Amino acid sequence: MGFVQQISGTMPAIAVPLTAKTAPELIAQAKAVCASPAAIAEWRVDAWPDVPLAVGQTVAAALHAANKQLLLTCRTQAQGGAFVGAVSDYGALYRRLLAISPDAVDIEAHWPVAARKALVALVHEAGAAVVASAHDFTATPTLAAGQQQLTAQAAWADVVKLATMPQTPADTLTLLALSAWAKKALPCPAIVIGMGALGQLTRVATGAFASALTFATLGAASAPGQLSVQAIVGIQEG
Ligand SMILES: O=C1C[C@@](O)(C(=O)O)C[C@@H](O)[C@@H]1O
Repeated sequence: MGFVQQISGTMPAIAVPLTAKTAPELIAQAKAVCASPAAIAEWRVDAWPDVPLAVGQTVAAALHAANKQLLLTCRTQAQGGAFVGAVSDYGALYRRLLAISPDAVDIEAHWPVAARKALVALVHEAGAAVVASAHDFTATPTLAAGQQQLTAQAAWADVVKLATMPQTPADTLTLLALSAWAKKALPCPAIVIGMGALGQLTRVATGAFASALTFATLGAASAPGQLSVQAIVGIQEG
């Protein structure tokens, strides 16, 4: 099953972040995903950008042998991650790691169009899906602005993602409304996430308000407000 199909079910697919900075820890995190009900591992390569390729290959092989999907994400500092560098460095990291055959690659939407297009082409040539992502730690757009933003991202990606840090309950309701709109209006799956305690409703929402994917932990979290895989499964299974 391809990545897009994997996250197109009625329930949000569960993705667990891999955040380790050493080979034994990283491989242990991957194995924990293999033994869990999560369908996807999101490898946050910004945590360890000079990871040896052989380690990446071991991680990918373990996940694929267990029928889990691998989403590769290099999150920049401005978007809540650890990566500092030019778009050429960001692209070089992905170019190197495409050799491990990820199922999907996260590309931040803010990059200049030409650089972004080149990266999208590279990811598609490697047979992986593109997740267009955007994060805002201070503000949540209005519903109309969020719709515009996701529509623009959907024009160049296979999956769209918006994560914001709600400052008020109304912000969380806007994200839920955006998620419900995206399900009906967009041609591709949409991941819509509220970070922090106020956003947790978006991580557990099912049915009409469900995000295509929800990030949950087996230990280390990669963003504020993430719940455990066990908690999400409990809610999804009722
Ligand atoms: O984009 C996201 C969403 C996220 O920030 C969250 O809030 O769960 C976690 C990140 O690892 C991931 O890349």
